[in-house]
Amino acid sequence: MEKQKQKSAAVVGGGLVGAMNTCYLSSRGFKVDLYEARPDIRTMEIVRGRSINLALSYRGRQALKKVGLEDQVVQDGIPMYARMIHDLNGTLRPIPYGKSDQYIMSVDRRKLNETLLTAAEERPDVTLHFQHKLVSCDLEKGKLTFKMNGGEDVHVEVTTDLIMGNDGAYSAIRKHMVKRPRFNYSQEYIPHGYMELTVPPHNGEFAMAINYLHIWPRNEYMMIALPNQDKSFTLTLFMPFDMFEQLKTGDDVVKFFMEKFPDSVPLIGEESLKETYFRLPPLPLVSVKCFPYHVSDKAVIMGDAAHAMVPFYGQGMNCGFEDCLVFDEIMEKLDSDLSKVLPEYSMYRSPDAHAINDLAMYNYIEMRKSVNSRWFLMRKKVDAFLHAIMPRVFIPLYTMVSFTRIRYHVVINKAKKQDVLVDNSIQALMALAAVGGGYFTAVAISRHLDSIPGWLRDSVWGFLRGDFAV
Ligand SMILES: Cc1cc2nc3c(=O)[nH]c(=O)nc-3n(C[C@H](O)[C@H](O)[C@H](O)COP(=O)(O)OP(=O)(O)OC[C@H]3O[C@@H](n4cnc5c(N)ncnc54)[C@H](O)[C@@H]3O)c2cc1C
Ligand SMILES: COc1ccc2c(c1)CN(c1nc(C(=O)N(C)c3cc(Cl)c(F)cc3C(=O)O)c(Cl)s1)C2
Repeated sequence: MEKQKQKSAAVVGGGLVGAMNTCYLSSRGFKVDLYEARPDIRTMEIVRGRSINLALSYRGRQALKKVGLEDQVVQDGIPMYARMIHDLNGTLRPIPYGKSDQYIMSVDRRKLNETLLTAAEERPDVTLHFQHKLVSCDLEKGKLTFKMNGGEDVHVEVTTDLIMGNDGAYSAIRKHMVKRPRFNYSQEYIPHGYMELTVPPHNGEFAMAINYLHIWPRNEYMMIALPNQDKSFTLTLFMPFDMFEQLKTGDDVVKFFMEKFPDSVPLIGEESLKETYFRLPPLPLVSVKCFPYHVSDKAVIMGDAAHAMVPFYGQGMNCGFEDCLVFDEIMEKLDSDLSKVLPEYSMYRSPDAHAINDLAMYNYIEMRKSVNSRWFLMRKKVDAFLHAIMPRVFIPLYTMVSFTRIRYHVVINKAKKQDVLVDNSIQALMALAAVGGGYFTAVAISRHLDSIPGWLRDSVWGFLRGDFAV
């Protein structure tokens, strides 16, 4: 049988998903050219104090595993076994993600991107082109035009069998898709922006508990912190833009933090807080949904280009990495026939991408509306209790999202059914307790309570007593 001519692929965007897809497409026998608008980040000097990290969970790890990179990425990361909730009064409350083998990883974004780019570059028939910015394309013909970003006014025209659009939330490839008939598109900027701050090491050591995702939930705004390999923490402050704008002087900022996040001020340092706060403006958060993700057998978009989402589930990168894995699984199933693979990918992946996008937005609204420390604590404890007493019937939503590959849209359907069960269970328990069945309820629960940790047992009693006046 004649040997099939080697297919070519042009990956547009050398971020996390583009570099990952380059590894996958090379493994499928493609000749791959990756085009990235920015210079090669591996040659750029490290910009101090801008260590940005991300939470890597199961879906992303499975995608890394299939291209042989999971172990390398995980060894560079820091495990987070629990959240650490910072109350306004400075009380710290840990809430485990699950059993000791259920943890998420804090990974350095730049190091992860570098690892993926180097892995891609080492693969056969892969060429990386930096400072190539896509400026126009003819998707039907597989034609791309890049402007060299080095300053000279030089354009490069490329023709390829497969255009892989991984150029992020403001994708140029998607912009060309949107012009086509029957292409559905929506985007939403939320009123909140985000700003990164740093907690440096104190006396050469981590200044907070290491293996935790630290959270300061304050309803209308919140802050989270993830640990870095260099023993610092990167804090991300989420707040409405008009609140950011109200803080006009260094003293305003320190006063605000002393009122709302008092324990963080000595950790960040007052001078550093003032300096960092005014160094860069808060950045916007956008949610993008579209369908389909492909054009005939010629072009497909993945990652933020296809489904940018607000970060309130820590799933954007994990979802983008899972896109690569799902696409490869469909390539395997349909023998790399792009005329079948691309439409199948759009049909199969869109309900899941839309589901996690909606879930992240829902969690943003929930956390902004009613999540302070007590609420956050109560909800996670009820989840843990119900999972403990009926592990196969009740799986917490965040567990299905971050610790399984249950399809995102199936997660939402299961969670809706479970919420009904949770509401009914709580009402039944309250009714039993209310009609004097407290004794029998107590006996029934105490039999189960032995199987759950002390802190949870106390809180269940507290919950049943109605302690949670949230
Ligand atoms: C505050 C915040 C916190 C987050 N936390 C998490 C988290 O904890 N866990 C998680 O999983 N996700 C998280 N995310 C989401 C995650 O950052 C994104 O989902 C992920 O970076 C998407 O990767 P990507 O490769 O699709 O896009 P990008 O990382 O944006 O990469 C796109 C690349 O394309 C290039 N490009 C753009 N336009 C062109 C062009 N015209 N020509 C050539 N190249 C181009 C860009 O230079 C860039 O390198 C967070 C996001 C934010 C904003
Ligand atoms: C680098 O910037 C960022 C920004 C936001 C996030 C991350 C990294 C990582 N994030 C994760 N979220 C979950 C989760 O499922 N939920 C419901 C949570 C949602 C919020 Cl907003 C939160 F603060 C805690 C939890 C929690 O449960 O710990 C994980 Cl599990 S990891 C959010």
